Amino acid sequence: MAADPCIQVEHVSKRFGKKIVIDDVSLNVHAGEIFGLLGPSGAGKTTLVRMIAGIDQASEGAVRVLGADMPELTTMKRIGFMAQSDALYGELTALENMQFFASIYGLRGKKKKERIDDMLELVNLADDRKKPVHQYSGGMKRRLSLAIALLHEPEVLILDEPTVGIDPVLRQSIWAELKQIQKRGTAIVVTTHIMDEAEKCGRLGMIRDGRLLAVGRPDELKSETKSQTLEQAFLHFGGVHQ
Ligand SMILES: Nc1ncnc2c1ncn2[C@@H]1O[C@H](COP(=O)(O)OP(=O)(O)OP(=O)(O)O)[C@@H](O)[C@H]1O
Repeated sequence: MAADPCIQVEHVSKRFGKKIVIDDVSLNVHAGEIFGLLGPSGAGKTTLVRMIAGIDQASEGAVRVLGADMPELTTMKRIGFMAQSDALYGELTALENMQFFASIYGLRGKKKKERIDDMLELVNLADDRKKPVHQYSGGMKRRLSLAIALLHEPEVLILDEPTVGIDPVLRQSIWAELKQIQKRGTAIVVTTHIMDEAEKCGRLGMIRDGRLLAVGRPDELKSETKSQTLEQAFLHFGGVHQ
């Protein structure tokens, strides 16, 4: 029998006032899977991943992560979350930011130093680690946020548009690392509106106006709609027939 999914979203809706932002969404993500949430701006991707990360609560339905009903504090520590807006301390250097978050995650001593060094290397910030973060560019802040989300080797990794403002070369190396992390059995959710990135995901959820239009492997979604590209498939599922 297959193991339980790491992430279970069951009939989840989210309302802000009278506005329904997520409308009856259900999906599962398994260990060792990269699940992409693809959709235009305002589709509800951030709202959905914030509920999975336990930062927001669903108005209806259930979100379960690693067997726990979210939000749940102990489970949140097993999740790496990279938000769209960077939660960094501008006055501190990159290294000090890393040290701060590493301590919160419970990393100590040699392990802490090793993880910080490795992650700074991964995101190509080792040479800038002593610069205060307020002097960083937008792309550098994104890279630092990613390094922080990966610090404690979380079992579930949630990345909200991780490669915005990151150049194509580094984007490739970040995707290569995500594939490595996936191989270790981590469940990864990544939001994007970049079709090229969506192609790299094992499965995709296409989301628009808070509704999940379709879920499947990129090749399945294309063949099901007789589309050459994911963009065409998306339009098809969204009811636009060319
Ligand atoms: N706290 C809030 N209060 C009211 N409305 C909100 C709140 N957060 C999000 N929304 C609304 O929910 C909708 C979905 O927003 P969300 O940020 O989840 O979309 P998104 O797909 O992540 O978009 P983007 O790619 O631009 O980040 C938008 O219409 C947004 O205005």
